[in-house]
Amino acid sequence: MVDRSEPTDKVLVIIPTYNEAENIEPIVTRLRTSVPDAHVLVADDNSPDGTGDIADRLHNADPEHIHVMHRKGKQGLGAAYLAGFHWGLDHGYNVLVEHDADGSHQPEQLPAILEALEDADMVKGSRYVKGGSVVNWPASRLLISRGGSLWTRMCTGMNVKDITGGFNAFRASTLRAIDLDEIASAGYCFQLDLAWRVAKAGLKIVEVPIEFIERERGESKMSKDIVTEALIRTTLWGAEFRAQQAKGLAVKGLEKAAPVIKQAKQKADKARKDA
Ligand SMILES: Nc1nc2c(ncn2[C@@H]2O[C@H](COP(=O)(O)OP(=O)(O)O[C@H]3O[C@H](CO)[C@@H](O)[C@H](O)[C@@H]3O)[C@@H](O)[C@H]2O)c(=O)[nH]1
Repeated sequence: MVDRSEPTDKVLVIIPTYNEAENIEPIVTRLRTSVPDAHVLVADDNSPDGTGDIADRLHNADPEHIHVMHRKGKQGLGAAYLAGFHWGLDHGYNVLVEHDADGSHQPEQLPAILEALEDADMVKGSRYVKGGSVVNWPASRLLISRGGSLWTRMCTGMNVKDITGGFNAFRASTLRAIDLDEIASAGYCFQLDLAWRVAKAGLKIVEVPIEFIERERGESKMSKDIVTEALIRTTLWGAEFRAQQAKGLAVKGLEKAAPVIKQAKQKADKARKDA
């Protein structure tokens, strides 16, 4: 179980990057201003546009707060976050945050997310709760995102409005309570996978409203493969969830029937003896 009395003073913000040369410096600067005590880890997949070199320069200017992980090549957002989580857990951080590089997530909203984590095991920055919003997304993208959240909610029974969202904070103990090494989701499905595992472990997820602003520079890495992966995995989780539900109902039914069966057996034994 997660111990919520554990301190939450060592915060690591992980930023996965692939071709974010125009975005990485402004976002790291804003993060450092918004939460000055937090450390930042840039997990770069050997971006051809030189994002990794810019991150190195930021690290050299502030080696205490800014760290860089250079990975071999593009292996997906999920793999970058997993490597970042392991690094953070190994280095003694007690809060780990997921944050996009492209300016969609507002670092100024991180303090509210961290505050909510005081009474939660995972906090999701949410576009789809009261007070949350999406700015400048085309209707088609909004439909995929909202539809994906709705579909996942229907499949898994999870009570989370913005399941696909990528601005999330976890206690270190939450990440230790779920088996990170079992996660195979590579694309944005990683976000659904994490929330699904945290919910399955019976841990508390709280949503905090955020404003999500479509990037102004660079390109989204959204693709058909990402959507397909999410559809396949959520459908499989749905089957697992239904099987668990059916098992739970069967166990409840048996528990209810047990005294009746016992009584009937006792009556039958008595009748046999009397006869
Ligand atoms: N290291 C690494 N980083 C990656 C990779 N693919 C994407 N990223 C990084 O992951 C972040 C998000 O990627 P985008 O491509 O900008 O995502 P988006 O379209 O704005 O995604 C939105 O939807 C996703 C799915 O719902 C969300 O997960 C995400 O937070 C955001 O809300 C960016 O910092 C991007 O550089 C990869 O293969 N490797």
